[in-house]
Amino acid sequence: MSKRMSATEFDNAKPFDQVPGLRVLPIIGTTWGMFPHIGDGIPISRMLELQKLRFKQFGYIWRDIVPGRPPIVYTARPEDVEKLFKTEGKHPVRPGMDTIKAYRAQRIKDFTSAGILLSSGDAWWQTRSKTQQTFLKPKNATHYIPVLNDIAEDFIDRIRLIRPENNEMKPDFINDMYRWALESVGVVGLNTRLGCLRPDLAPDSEAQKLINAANFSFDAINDLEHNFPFWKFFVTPMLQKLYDAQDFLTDTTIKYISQTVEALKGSSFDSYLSILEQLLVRGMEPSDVVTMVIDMLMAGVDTSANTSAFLLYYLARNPEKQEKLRQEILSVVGPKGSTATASALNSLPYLKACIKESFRLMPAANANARITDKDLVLSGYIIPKGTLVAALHQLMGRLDENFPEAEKFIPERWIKGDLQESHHHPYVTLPFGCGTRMCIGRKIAELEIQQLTIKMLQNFKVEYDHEDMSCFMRMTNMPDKPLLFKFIDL
Ligand code: HEM
Repeated sequence: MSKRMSATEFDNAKPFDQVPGLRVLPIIGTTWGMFPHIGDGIPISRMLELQKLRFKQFGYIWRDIVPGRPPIVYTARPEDVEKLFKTEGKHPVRPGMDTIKAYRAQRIKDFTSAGILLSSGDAWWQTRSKTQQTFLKPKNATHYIPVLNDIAEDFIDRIRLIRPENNEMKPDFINDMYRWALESVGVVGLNTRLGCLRPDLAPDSEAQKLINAANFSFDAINDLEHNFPFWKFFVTPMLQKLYDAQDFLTDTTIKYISQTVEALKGSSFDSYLSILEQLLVRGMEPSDVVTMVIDMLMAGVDTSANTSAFLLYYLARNPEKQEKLRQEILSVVGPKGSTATASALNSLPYLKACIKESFRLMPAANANARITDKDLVLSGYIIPKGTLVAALHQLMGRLDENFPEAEKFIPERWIKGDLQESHHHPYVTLPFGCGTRMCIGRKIAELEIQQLTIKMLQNFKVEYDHEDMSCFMRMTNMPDKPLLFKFIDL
């Protein structure tokens, strides 16, 4: 954009205080909007519902003012999102997870940096630049295909073991999805099979305690960061429990990384090195690798588990799409017991389309967010530097103007040349984020989800005969109903 054009753009733009939004009250700003009686009473966990309502009230752009925090601007206009990401600087800032920053700051001997997920500026780039090649190199991801296949097989065995006689899973099945996701990300980050899917997992086993620690952390971060931040003034009981859970994750991670460091001492490095080994031998301090691995556990469990749960839900609710996908899998990969190779995974366009379509409706991240490092004009308003801008992908993904019959699950939208192929704006759905801060684990995540879906459809007809499912936020979008899937043997 030329200087003259952008000057004209700013000259013609309306000031920030004219961005539509709720009335700003002293002390509570616009937070009253979520209160019962005086506001709409929709809690922040029901983010999509809240955004749909504000979209009706204010249109494509609106703002919130929360005292003590940067102003927040929400946009549902793809052109704004494109500008946000195309103009971002070298070190994009993503908000959130202040509780974990506080935890790491008080355990300073083990955390020499805040880590890739939480840090900003040069500190973030120091880690990102040393790790992204390792994570995103196709060969490094495909190395995990066989083990992720084994993990998916183990999950199928576990389902058969715990499945009640009527084939319908118990209401806590989501926890089994977390076990699968932790086992999968653990094999990459900790270089070990943790055993989360073992049938005889004792309550005091390391794997069970890890599952509990990860799960409790997500609940606690969500609770502490979405309510009044008493924890910033003193260590509340919830914060202390979060610190205890993080201590367990940290100590366990240190244990496995120390084992890998020891094993590497006798290695001649002539065989293939895993991602963890590559990080250790290519210039990262073991303490920084520990932080990186904990970030993988924090970023790679809820996301993969919930994404896969939503995908299974949509396939269960759309039996003809499920059958079409099964036929693709059976013809390319083969019947149950057959393993998908890297080349088979590249020949499954309908599987990829189903994953994209599920992401459109239920992305793990309801929005991608940045704290801006320069003044911008969005939807004709001047948005000052330092504003938190949230790009509302889930809302945009559900607007008919972006996707005809947007509430319907139509994977064909993502198939080139199909009559229903979608011609939407490229910034409407970005399930793994955008730009240099984009998800570093996306290749691993895609493999995990592909392997699990292949195994599920090779083995079972999946049904769901209950109320429609929607989502609520616990850091990421979660199913708001129990996963009462029926897994019927084929
Ligand atoms: C379905 C699964 C997943 C989804 C949908 C997902 C999505 C995301 C999104 C939206 C972001 C923010 C990107 C941005 O701000 O532009 C992100 C960041 C990140 N993700 Fe994922 N993720 C998934 C799985 C994973 C896995 C399995 C790992 C680890 C192996 C992982 C590691 C990370 C890390 C470390 C970051 C921070 C990157 C940075 O700030 O430089 N994610 N992810």
